[in-house]
Amino acid sequence: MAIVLGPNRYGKAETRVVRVTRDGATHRLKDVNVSVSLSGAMEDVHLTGDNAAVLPTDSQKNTVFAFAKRHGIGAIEDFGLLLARHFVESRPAVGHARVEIHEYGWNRIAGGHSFVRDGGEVRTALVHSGGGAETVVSGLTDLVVLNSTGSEFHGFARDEYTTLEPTDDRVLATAVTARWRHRGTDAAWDASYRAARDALLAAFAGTHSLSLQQTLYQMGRRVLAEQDGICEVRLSMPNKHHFLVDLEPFGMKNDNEVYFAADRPYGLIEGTVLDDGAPAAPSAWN
Ligand SMILES: O=c1[nH]c(=O)c2[nH]c(=O)[nH]c2[nH]1
Repeated sequence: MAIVLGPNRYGKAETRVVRVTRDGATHRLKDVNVSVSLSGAMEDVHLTGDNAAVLPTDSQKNTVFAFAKRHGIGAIEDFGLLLARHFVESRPAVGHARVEIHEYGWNRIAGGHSFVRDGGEVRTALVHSGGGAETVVSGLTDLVVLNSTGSEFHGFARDEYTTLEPTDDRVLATAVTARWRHRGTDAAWDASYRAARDALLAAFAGTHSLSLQQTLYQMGRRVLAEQDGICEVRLSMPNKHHFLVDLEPFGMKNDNEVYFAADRPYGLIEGTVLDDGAPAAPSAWN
C-alpha cells in the first residue's frame, strides 16, 4: 500500500467583523462572519513540517480586518471575491481560495447610531477562485415561513407502519436554507439577493401545496424564472410539523385552531432546481 496525502485545505474560520461606516452622525453597519480556506502546494507542511508555503491563518484573519477598513464591506459577494483573489494572486503556493461569508442584518431604530438585529435570517455567499475559474453562490438560511392553510398532504404510499392521516388542510411551516449559483461574477448582488428572497417568499405563499416537495420545486423555479443570471438553486427545508391537539377530553372541538408545534423529529425535504443547459459546477458548492 502506498500512503499519500489527499485533498487538503486550511484557513481561518469564522472571523467576526463589524464594520461601522461613519457618515457624519449617520452610521451604517455591516456585521459578517468570514471563513477563508486556502489550498495549493501544501505538501511540505504536511509531509516534512516545512512551513515556508504556509501563510498563517492569523495573517488571513488580519487581512479580513484590514480589507474591511481599506475597502469597506459592500455586498458580501464582492467582499468574498476581493479576499479570494487577493490570496490567490499574492501567494504563489495558493492555487485556490474559498471564502464563505454570512451576514447578519441590522435595522436602524432611531437617530443615526442605534440598531436592532434582524430576526434569525442570515444572508450567505460562497466564493471560489483559482486556476482561472471563479464561482459565486449566494443564499440565505433560517428564513422561517408558515402558511396557516392552503396545504394538503394525501395520496401517499402506505405500508404496515403507516399511521399518518391524510389531510386536506394543514399548517405548512419551514426554515428555508436556499443557495443559488450565479452564471457570472459581476451581478448587482444586493438587488439580485432581494429579488431572489422575494421570489422564494412569493412562491411559498402563492403555491397551494400538495407536499413540501412540490412547494420546494415552485420556490426554486420562481428564482430561476425571474433571474437569467442564476442557473441553479439548492433548497433544504425542514417540515416543521404542527400537530392538531386533541381537545375532545375537554369537551371542545379543534377546528384547525390549536396546534402542537413539534421541534423534532422533522421531515427534511431537499432538492435542486436548475437550468439543465448550464455548465455543471459541482465544486462551486464545496
Ligand atoms: O409535505 C410532506 N412531504 C412528505 O414527504 C411528508 N411525509 C410526512 O410524514 N409528511 C409529509 N409532508
